Amino acid sequence: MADMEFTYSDVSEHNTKKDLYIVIHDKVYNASSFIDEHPGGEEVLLDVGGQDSTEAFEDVGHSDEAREILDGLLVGKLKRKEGDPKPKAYSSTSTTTATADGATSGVALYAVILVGAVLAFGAYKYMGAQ
Ligand code: HEM
Repeated sequence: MADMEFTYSDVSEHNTKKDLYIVIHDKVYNASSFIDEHPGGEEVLLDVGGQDSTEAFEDVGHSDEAREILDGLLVGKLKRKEGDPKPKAYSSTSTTTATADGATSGVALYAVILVGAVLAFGAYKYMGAQ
């Protein structure tokens, strides 16, 4: 059953509480059996029913336990067709990019300070030799 492939329009037909498919990381999950137990409430799951909820799911920072539950709800994978909405950017990716940028400018700042120190030391030595 988990080998089944769904197109985006197949998934979008399952958007009611009793029949609720959601897409996370291009996999299709049937959340209807879990919706009443969801600690985050049924409203949020209904909101993303029949859609790609990767971003919403990752934004919450769900635990490993939540991911295990998710594995049990797997019904298949998403088959993307041309014109389908693109997978949404995962917040973790953008955070990583931001951190990388920060790290780069940090290193650049270090380099500037280091070069300055070397020059100052060189000038000091030069003056001492005179
Ligand atoms: C079928 C998919 C999902 C499963 C299996 C799931 C499972 C869980 C579990 C087990 C928790 C408890 C905390 C944890 O272990 O991380 C949780 C909390 C939560 N979930 Fe989900 N979740 C799903 C989808 C979503 C989506 C799509 C959203 C948002 C649109 C969402 C929003 C939340 C929120 C806000 C909490 C925090 C509740 C609180 O601590 O008060 N969940 N979820």
